[in-house]
Amino acid sequence: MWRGGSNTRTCKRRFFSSPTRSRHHRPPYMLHSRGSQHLKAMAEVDHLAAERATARFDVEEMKVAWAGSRHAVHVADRMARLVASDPVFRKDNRTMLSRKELFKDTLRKAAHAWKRIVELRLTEEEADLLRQYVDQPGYVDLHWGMFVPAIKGQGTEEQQHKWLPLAYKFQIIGCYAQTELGHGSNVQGLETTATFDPKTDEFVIHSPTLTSSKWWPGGLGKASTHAVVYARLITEGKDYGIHGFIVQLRSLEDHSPLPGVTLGDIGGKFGSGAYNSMDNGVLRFDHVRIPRDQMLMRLSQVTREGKYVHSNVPKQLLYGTMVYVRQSIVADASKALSRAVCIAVRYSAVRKQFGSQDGGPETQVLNYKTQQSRLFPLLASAYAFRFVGDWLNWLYTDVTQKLEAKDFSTLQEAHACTAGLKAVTTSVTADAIEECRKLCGGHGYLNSSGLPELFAVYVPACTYEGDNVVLLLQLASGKQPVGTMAYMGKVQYLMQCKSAVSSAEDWLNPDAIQEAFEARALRMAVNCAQNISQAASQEEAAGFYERSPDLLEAAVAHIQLIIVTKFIEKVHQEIPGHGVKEQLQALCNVYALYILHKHLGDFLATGCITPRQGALANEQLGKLYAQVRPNAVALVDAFNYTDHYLGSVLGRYDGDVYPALYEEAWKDPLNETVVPEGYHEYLRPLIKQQQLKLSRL
Ligand SMILES: CCCCC/C=C\C/C=C\C/C=C\CC/C=C/C(=O)SCCNC(=O)CCNC(=O)[C@H](O)C(C)(C)COP(=O)(O)OP(=O)(O)OC[C@H]1O[C@@H](n2cnc3c(N)ncnc32)[C@H](O)[C@@H]1OP(=O)(O)O
Ligand SMILES: Cc1cc2nc3c(=O)[nH]c(=O)nc-3n(C[C@H](O)[C@H](O)[C@H](O)COP(=O)(O)OP(=O)(O)OC[C@H]3O[C@@H](n4cnc5c(N)ncnc54)[C@H](O)[C@@H]3O)c2cc1C
Repeated sequence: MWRGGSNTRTCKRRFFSSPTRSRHHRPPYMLHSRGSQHLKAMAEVDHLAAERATARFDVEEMKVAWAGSRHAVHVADRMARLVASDPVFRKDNRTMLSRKELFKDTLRKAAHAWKRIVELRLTEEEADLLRQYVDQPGYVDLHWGMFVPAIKGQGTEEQQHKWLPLAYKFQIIGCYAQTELGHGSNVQGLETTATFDPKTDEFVIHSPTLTSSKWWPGGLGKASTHAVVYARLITEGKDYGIHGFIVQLRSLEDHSPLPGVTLGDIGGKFGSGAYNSMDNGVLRFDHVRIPRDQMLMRLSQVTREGKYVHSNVPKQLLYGTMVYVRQSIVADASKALSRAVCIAVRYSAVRKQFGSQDGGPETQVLNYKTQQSRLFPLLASAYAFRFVGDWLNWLYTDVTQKLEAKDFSTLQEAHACTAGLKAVTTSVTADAIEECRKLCGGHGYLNSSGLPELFAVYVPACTYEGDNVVLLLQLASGKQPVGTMAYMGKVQYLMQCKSAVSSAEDWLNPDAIQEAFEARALRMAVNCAQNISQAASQEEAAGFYERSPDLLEAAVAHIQLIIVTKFIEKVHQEIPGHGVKEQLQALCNVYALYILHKHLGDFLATGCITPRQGALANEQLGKLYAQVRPNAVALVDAFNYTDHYLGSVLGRYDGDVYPALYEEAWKDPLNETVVPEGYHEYLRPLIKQQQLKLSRL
């Protein structure tokens, strides 16, 4: 242990001190012909081959289980390779670009992606995947992800007929302008007004205060020509609350803002590269007039005379676009998490530290039990989020079909599940990416590891589309025990049941896990309800406010139950391929027992399990980690990510990490000159001054 975190004994050469390198210098060993041959030979070696050989399952079939179908694997593979092989989609230099260069690069990539989509006549599925693999946040995310869905969900057929073809062909570019400087979470508190003027048959859109400035919408700052703007509808002197309006912002000729419109970018954001490719914007209106038919009128209308008419549908359908995006964010959580885990698992198999004091091989860090206990639950979570994301997508489609048939009974369930799962999966994923960075030691902190940028791009997911705490508190308002709440109907049994687990192996029984998670979630909810009524002798809202920290924990317990349940259901299905089902079973158990171990306090405090049963769960968890270990690299290979998409020298498929790290360092702009800029201004005078002082002594 005396050697500390890095093995310095083997690192004698000072590669970075060569005084002779010019602007386009190469690393010393690459200047030498034998060196470059050596590098080439190394590149052909699969450093992870031994790891891949120990896998006890069919990786190709696991790819199918992960992607959802053979067709999905095939299409994803084609699109990923298409992007990876196109130099325009290069992204290894992204963190070194200035904000302006990065933004221009985003515009270029988006235009090129569109060109390829049209040239190759890609289907919607293929185009979505191509954009995903381009992997650079930009205005197109909001155009396709929110502007188009808002018109589809809230526009009448006539409005859809008018606006969607323009959006589909990029004749207009749209964003989603809801949040304001003063209000984001509290949608009902938005201040922008849309006042109907019956004289001209127009709405007048206005920003009455500084805090009513639209603030944050992606794509608004520099790219969008149009926006769906959320504003208070005022007609006949009455305020009817928040409604959506299509508003043109910029000229379609020269992109200049239209009269009365002030707009721009809100400034640099967290991290280098990362979300700075996106032009999140500010927007103010000074009595801007739009025709009446640009109010999105599917849910409610204003007549020519100015009468407000509300269709016979729940007003919450106005929030439909957010529900749609939240469900897609859950699917994206598994993508971001699996990328981070893929990097950390592969690198942990390559990286060696300690274990030999006599020159023999050191230990792969993946063999350390602590590394496994930090990493394998994240691997299991990636699979868990993938499957719950698929289920949520099914639920969303089902609810949408019901809504079209005027059945609104499942709307609340869709809202609760999308809000809760969005909150839990994004919070876990953001923390997990940071944990993966730490799992990669010092090298994880380099931009070339891909992890800092992945974290910086991902972490706002905890805030956008609803702050996670605010969303979790929404769950607490769920009233009826339907759908995923159905277990609450078993209240009498679950309030008094005792876990039958008496050995570590008993925790492999899915019924034991399911019951423990149901009992914990239900008892926490019941405790909250009791505490709320005690805290609020007069008013429920006061008790809700008082006990909201407990409500958050109860909401998390409910969502974790959903994730565990959907994973168990997945594993119960027919899953083809040698050993695939067994691996998924093991990961499902890792996920559930890890959550149980991490939240042991909840399970004990609610009396769902005993301390001994908690210890047995942890014992079983250790055995499961040993089972996962030989399969770990193959389990991340099953994500089927190209090196381009991973964007990490540590996560390379071939595991040839060190030459890649070394080469990457030389690409930094600081290494463009041997003597740095500023030397003559600041370093030399300093050194000379000190030398002078010393010579005087
Ligand atoms: C590296 C490449 C990466 C590429 C990108 C990858 C992936 C990401 C993909 C897309 C994302 C891309 C970019 C991000 C873009 C971000 C966009 C945004 O952030 S848009 C703005 C989003 N804003 C919010 O989410 C605001 C949050 N607030 C709310 O949602 C609601 O106001 C709130 C807090 C839920 C409700 O507030 P409250 O005042 O209590 O409610 P109301 O009075 O309005 O309504 C109460 C009743 O309505 C029910 N309700 C609430 N919401 C919904 C809903 N969505 N659906 C159905 N029902 C809803 C609520 O339960 C109450 O019902 P009861 O009265 O109790 O029955
Ligand atoms: C990268 C990014 C992209 C975005 N893109 C868009 C976009 O395209 N279009 C758009 O319209 N908006 C967009 N947004 C805005 C985003 O939707 C809001 O920031 C988000 O909804 C959170 O609202 P807020 O900023 O008002 O946070 P606040 O509500 O002010 O939250 C501040 C704190 O207060 C807490 N809090 C707030 N209310 C409660 C409560 N009732 N109980 C307990 N705690 C509470 C929160 O938990 C948080 O800790 C984007 C934001 C980001 C960061």
